[in-house]
Amino acid sequence: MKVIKFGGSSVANAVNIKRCVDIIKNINEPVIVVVSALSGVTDLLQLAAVQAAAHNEEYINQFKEISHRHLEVVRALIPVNQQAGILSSVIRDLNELEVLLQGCYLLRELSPRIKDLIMSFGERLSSYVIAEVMKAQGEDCRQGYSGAFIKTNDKFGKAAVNFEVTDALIVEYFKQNPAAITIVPGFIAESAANEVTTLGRGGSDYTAAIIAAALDLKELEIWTDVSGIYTANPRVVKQAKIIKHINFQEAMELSHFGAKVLYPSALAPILPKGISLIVKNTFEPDAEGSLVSTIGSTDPNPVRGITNIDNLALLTLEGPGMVGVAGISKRLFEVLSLEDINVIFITQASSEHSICFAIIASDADKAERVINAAFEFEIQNKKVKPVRVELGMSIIAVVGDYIKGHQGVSGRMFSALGRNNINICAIAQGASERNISAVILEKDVKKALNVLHEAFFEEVVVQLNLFVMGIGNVGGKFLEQIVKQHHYLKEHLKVNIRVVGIANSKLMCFNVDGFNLSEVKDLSNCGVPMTQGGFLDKIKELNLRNSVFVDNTATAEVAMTYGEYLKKSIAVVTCNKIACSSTMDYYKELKGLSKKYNAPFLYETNVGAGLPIIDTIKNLVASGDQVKEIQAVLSGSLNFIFNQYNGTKLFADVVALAKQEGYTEPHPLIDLSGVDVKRKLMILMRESNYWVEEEDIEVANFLPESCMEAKDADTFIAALAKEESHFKGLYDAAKAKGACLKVVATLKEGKACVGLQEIKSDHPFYHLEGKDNIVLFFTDRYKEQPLLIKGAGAGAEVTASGIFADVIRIGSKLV
Ligand SMILES: NC(=O)C1=CN([C@@H]2O[C@H](COP(=O)(O)OP(=O)(O)OC[C@H]3O[C@@H](n4cnc5c(N)ncnc54)[C@H](OP(=O)(O)O)[C@@H]3O)[C@@H](O)[C@H]2O)C=CC1
Ligand SMILES: N[C@@H](CC=O)C(=O)O
Repeated sequence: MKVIKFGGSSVANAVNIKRCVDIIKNINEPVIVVVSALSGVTDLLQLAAVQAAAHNEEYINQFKEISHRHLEVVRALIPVNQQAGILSSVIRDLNELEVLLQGCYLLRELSPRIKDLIMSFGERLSSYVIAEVMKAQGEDCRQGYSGAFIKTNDKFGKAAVNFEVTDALIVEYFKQNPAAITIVPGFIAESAANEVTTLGRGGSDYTAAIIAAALDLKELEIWTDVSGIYTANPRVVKQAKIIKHINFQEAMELSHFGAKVLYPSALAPILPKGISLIVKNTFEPDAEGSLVSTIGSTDPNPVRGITNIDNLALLTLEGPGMVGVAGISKRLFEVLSLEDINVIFITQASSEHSICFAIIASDADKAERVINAAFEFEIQNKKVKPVRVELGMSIIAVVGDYIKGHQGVSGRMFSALGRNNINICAIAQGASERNISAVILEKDVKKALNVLHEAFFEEVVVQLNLFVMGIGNVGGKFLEQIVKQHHYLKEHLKVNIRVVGIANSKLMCFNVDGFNLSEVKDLSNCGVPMTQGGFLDKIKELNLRNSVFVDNTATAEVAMTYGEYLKKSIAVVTCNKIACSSTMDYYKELKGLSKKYNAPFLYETNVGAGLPIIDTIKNLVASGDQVKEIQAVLSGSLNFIFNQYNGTKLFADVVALAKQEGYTEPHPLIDLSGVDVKRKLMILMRESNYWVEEEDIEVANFLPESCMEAKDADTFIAALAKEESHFKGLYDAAKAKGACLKVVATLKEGKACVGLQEIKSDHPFYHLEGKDNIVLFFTDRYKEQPLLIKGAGAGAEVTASGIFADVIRIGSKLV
């Protein structure tokens, strides 16, 4: 013998009922099938009853809808020649329902007793119709009536079962009425006086559990519209997976905390009997489903699932008059209980100064009123403050039997939430330690569930959500490298990079599922007009975990927005040097925000493109070393230009070539005026703990005055062409001394300067080729022989790889 139950969605219409019929026909043993009402019918009945009692004729529309739904199923599933009798039975029941509703309408009244009777029609009709469909297909099927064997008290609306009587009646009923298939309405029972009662929310699960327990069966199957109990709500967490095996306590916690697959009370009858529960999907009958048993899973992960309850209010009662005073909580919770307000979550500070609890938001006004009335005396005497009500709250909870005795679960939970800027308003962990719950803002729930799911179930692959601003020379290469390395990173570093936002100076595009980067070269297909505020607002609105803002522009406008990202715990990676070389205050502020909001701020490419220069200083400084002196060639483009220029072609043409190769700034004046090198030297000094502003660095300009005002790259190059003799003169003078030209950045004895120097052949910089950079650090530890870093210091490819390395650094820290 087997008991199975189909929920409302499984029997929603003719197509779905046919699936159920096929499932039932495949069972090779006697089966009791408990059915819910057709999906939505219980709500329609409730609405019709309430409208009728309010003398609102609208109830007739609900009635018509209910009638139509059932008659339609009969017409679709019963052969025409057998329909007449069945239709007239259904119509007889519907007439009875109509009379009841008319009665409510005329009397303007709806007693709990009549309401139960009205509500029972959903399951009464569905069980009748399904039984007739089975019979019409030649099955040995009968319709059972649960009111005949489930006996309750007369608390209409949520009646309590009399198990002593019920258990015996069930055994007797099925002995006396054997059939291969018995279709039983869920949710309905009867009082001792044989009046219809109902079993409350989840009543059909409960009916099935009561029958399975009374018959001492081994297992109970619940068929629904999902393939089992998920590790988190799959509509919110795309990576959620089916929990194959879970124990009852865990399932109870998960279902109490919002996993809508099961109702906790439904599990109660089968629990003491050790009956297993299998959750199956009507729409994917071959899927394994979830097994809920007393033993539970042997999975070493202490967390079994993550769940949430929304639409809550958090109330806080606090004040000095609560400390050490017995009876405050009794008075508080008594007044709530008298008003039938369910308290979902409680936490009290050990100082006893405050009690904080969560209730359904719709009860908040009532709760506020009654609590303030109950503590009126204390409030007037300033011993207690009026209760504080915060709306828009949710509870998230991690659940698992082995959380108890497993160190680090709450640490992992709260650090994952904190890292993603999710504010925790209250925390509770029951003594059972099976559940750690936190109250958060409802707007953060989606992010929180995903973050926690990643932390507990997808540790192996961390997802980074990138928002990339600037897709020019460097930004374009960066996107190409992501495409190329995506698979490798996922496989080997367990980091999944998704680009969710892309912008240039004119347009911005977003795709919450991540762009197919090979298709987004041209933003005009997907973009909306770009504004800095709009870009930031969209990122905030998406509120995705592990968000990273990547700046590949060269503008101050973008550099000045970093603080807003960091404040939202969004990491910032930038190759734009303007932020770190602006005022010392801004530089410090960004560092402070990064620390405060736990949001990485990385800019390795600000000096030496892809060379590990900034990271090296950070390590020197962190290990207690001190940078005393710096000698460096920090401009890739200038090194390239002075290496290439030999007086045979125009200096302006060589600069144009450097630009074309992607070595210069978008406006090469920034390189040739020494500004770029000054910025880099400032950044090196700041990283070495020097307090330095722009005016502290002396720049010896080698450009003629006529080139300094050029507004863009083209006019600048044209201006250079007119000054060829100036550059030829510089070159010839150096050559005459057996020297070459290099723009050198120096820090010595606290004095910093940048300038064009004639470098002799015995100097380590003399042979610096192509677009290379070189940095010599003289430190306390590297006194005579400096620490030397050398290599390509400009170019889109190497710069993009440096940005990529910063992004990976963020991902690797999260893995
Ligand atoms: N080249 C190199 O070797 C190195 C470069 N860098 C840095 O890389 C950065 C980028 O250089 P590069 O790629 O050559 O520059 P590009 O001019 O080629 O690209 C700049 C990108 O930024 C976009 N952009 C400009 N202004 C804005 C704005 N206000 N808002 C949004 N997007 C904007 C541009 O859009 P649009 O096309 O619409 O104008 C373009 O997509 C610079 O800061 C540079 O210092 C750092 C190290 C080495
Ligand atoms: N324009 C820069 C590029 C790197 O920062 C340079 O020439 O070094």
